[in-house]
Amino acid sequence: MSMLNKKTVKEMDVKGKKVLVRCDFNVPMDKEGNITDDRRIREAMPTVTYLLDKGAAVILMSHLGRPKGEANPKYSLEPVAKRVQQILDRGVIFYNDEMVTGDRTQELAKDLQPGEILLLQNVRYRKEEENNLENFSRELANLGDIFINDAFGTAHRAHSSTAGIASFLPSAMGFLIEKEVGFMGKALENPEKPFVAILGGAKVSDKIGVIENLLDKVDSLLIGGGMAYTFLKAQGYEIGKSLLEEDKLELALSLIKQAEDKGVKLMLPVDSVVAKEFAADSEHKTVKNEEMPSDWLGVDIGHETIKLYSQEIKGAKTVIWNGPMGVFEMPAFAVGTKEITRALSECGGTTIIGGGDSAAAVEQLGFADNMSHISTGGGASLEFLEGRILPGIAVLENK
Ligand SMILES: Nc1ncnc2c1ncn2[C@@H]1O[C@H](COP(=O)(O)OP(=O)(O)O)[C@@H](O)[C@H]1O
Ligand SMILES: O=C(OP(=O)(O)O)[C@H](O)COP(=O)(O)O
Repeated sequence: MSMLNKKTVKEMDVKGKKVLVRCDFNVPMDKEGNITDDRRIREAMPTVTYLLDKGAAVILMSHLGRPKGEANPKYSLEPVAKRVQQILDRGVIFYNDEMVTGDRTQELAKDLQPGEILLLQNVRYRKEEENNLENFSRELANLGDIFINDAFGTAHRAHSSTAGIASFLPSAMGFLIEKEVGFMGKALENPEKPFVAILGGAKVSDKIGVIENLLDKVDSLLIGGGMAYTFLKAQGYEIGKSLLEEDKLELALSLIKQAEDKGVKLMLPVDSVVAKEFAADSEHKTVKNEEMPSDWLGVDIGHETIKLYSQEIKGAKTVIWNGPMGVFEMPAFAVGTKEITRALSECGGTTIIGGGDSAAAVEQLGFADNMSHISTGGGASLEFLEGRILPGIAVLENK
């Protein structure tokens, strides 16, 4: 089953209807409840403005954090209501309903007029949500006439507001999910070649499914970040105190072998920035794989690796990147990630950044506008790239 053949919001007759839109407004906040990155909110707005322009009333739903089925002011969506209001420059009705779908909310939904927006309280205030229980799915569905899922970041969860609700209403995907599935789906199903994948981040174990799925599709696979050291160790190199997943050594060898068999160019770092300790101000230097000191640890890819990887990226027509090349949160060890970001922004092909830390790194380094697509989902984009069917999309009506 493909996720590319789902109905989109444009195929629904929404005029005069109340449209329930599931968004992923799970945005990072500081201790005072100020939103520190509103990209997920901004990315959801095209669907909302489209619906308002078409004469629909919009009821927005989202979770925020993990309140575990209980009302908790720390996880209130009120700051999100204010931000949506600012971005759209129009009113957003928000009522702090601990039941989410209680009497007052039902009244507000009933009275909602075309062109108006109501944001429900955090759906995870209800314990039924994450268990995808029918009673809560039905309560949500009863508030409106049509269900649009635009919460890509939560599309890998089968919850009441992402999946269950679709049993009770006509349903389709919003523009954000359409965009995410469009970019990543095309890369997986029909990529322009050469197709290069870059995988980094902390752990091999998080990326096994992605590596295995991509090995059947890419021309080259570039590995960096902490996960590279398990591969290097498997090849017999000293890796000092670098990250190691002892139980993945054999798997690493098997993946290298699979790449060979499939004619995929699997590249590993040839040099690293090593630090004496895991600290931003640690003494550090660049060494070749053969020169790794036994009591230091690898924190970034080295210059030579940057050069080789950049050359490989240069001719690519499609690039998918998930996971930073080093400990980019510490400026001294962000060079590899930054240079790879630069190579992507200059390559001229379609560049797709997985969510999570890679997206954060690209934004932090100021290259966000140069990428074709930055996913709004971390876990969801990984599962998508693993070739798994995302339940929040699977439940939607087919074209
Ligand atoms: N060489 C390394 N040693 C330790 N941690 C690393 C190394 N390279 C990258 N990391 C860390 O990996 C984390 C990101 O990994 P991960 O969560 O797998 O990425 P993503 O969220 O993009 O999938 C970052 O916090 C980064 O500091
Ligand atoms: O932020 C999210 O996931 P992500 O950090 O993997 O992108 C989503 O909102 C899903 O949240 P969840 O992992 O609590 O279900």
